[in-house]
Amino acid sequence: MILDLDIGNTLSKWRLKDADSSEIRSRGAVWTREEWRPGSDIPDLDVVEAVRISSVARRAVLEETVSLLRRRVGAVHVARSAPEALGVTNGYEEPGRLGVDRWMGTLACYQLAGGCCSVDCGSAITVDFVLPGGRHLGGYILPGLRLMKESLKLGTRNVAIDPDSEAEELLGPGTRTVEAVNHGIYMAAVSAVNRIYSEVCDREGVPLPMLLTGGDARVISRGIQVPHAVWPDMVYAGLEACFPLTAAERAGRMSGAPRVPSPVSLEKIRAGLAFSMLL
Ligand SMILES: Nc1ncnc2c1ncn2[C@@H]1O[C@H](COP(=O)(O)OP(=O)(O)O)[C@@H](O)[C@H]1O
Ligand SMILES: CC(C)(COP(=O)(O)O)[C@@H](O)C(=O)NCCC(=O)O
Ligand SMILES: [K+]
Repeated sequence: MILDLDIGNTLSKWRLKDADSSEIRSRGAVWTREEWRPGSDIPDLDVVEAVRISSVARRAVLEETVSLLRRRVGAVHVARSAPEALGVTNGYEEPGRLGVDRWMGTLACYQLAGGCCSVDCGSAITVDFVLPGGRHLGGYILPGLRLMKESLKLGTRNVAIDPDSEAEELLGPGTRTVEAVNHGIYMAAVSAVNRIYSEVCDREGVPLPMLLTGGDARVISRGIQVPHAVWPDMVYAGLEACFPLTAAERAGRMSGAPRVPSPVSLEKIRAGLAFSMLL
């Protein structure tokens, strides 16, 4: 079995993948602050022959996790942001400082779709762009839904936005505090993503397919106006592409990859942008 780990600021996600069949056998998540307890929080390491890790947690958390795993597992691969990988050149002035989850997600999107806009809706919402040809432009970081909610300190912290609620419902004025906060932060997040996408496509003169991942991807997706797809395993797919271990991975197939959404025309994107500026 292969153990894949995606350690974020809120949740540490894991999944077990069969090295022979490439099937995902099980998956789960634990709060990042907690200590790892193999066998209860995460699967028993006895069945694991290789581990792949993407981590944006504090360095100490990563070091501890890696040293625990190295004692038990033959191969431990830790992803790092690099100046160039898989045909993509990192747009950061200091490439190593780009969050490795962003780098993994962006590499996976580029493998799948060529030029792309990759959006990760987790503790932070990050929006990254790669042009056809592989130039990563850099991106945007804004607080995630939960962080925005916490920053208001209005006692709404534990009320998550229902991922099944309709966008129209979430975009209207709230008539209770919890609702006003939920609708306010939802509006902030989706307007930002919609606007960022249009601005960058306009500047670069190219419409790009958009892919979304992260704990809040489903709910954010409802408020995104342009064609896009949700890819829950996008960060894991970056690990597969960087450290291919199974036959399917070596052949370039990434688990759970959605159909690539065809973007609308540049003219339509520009018309939308012009319209929002007139208002
Ligand atoms: N069951 C859940 N538990 C915790 N957070 C959740 C849950 N469902 C949705 N979320 C949202 O997902 C976010 C965490 O998403 P995730 O992509 O795992 O973030 P990170 O990678 O930063 O840890 C939280 O900030 C919260 O808004
Ligand atoms: C921006 C992030 C905090 C997002 O983390 P997440 O929400 O996935 O936990 C993470 O990618 C990070 O720590 N990045 C380093 C700074 C940067 O990317 O510029
Ligand atoms: K994120």
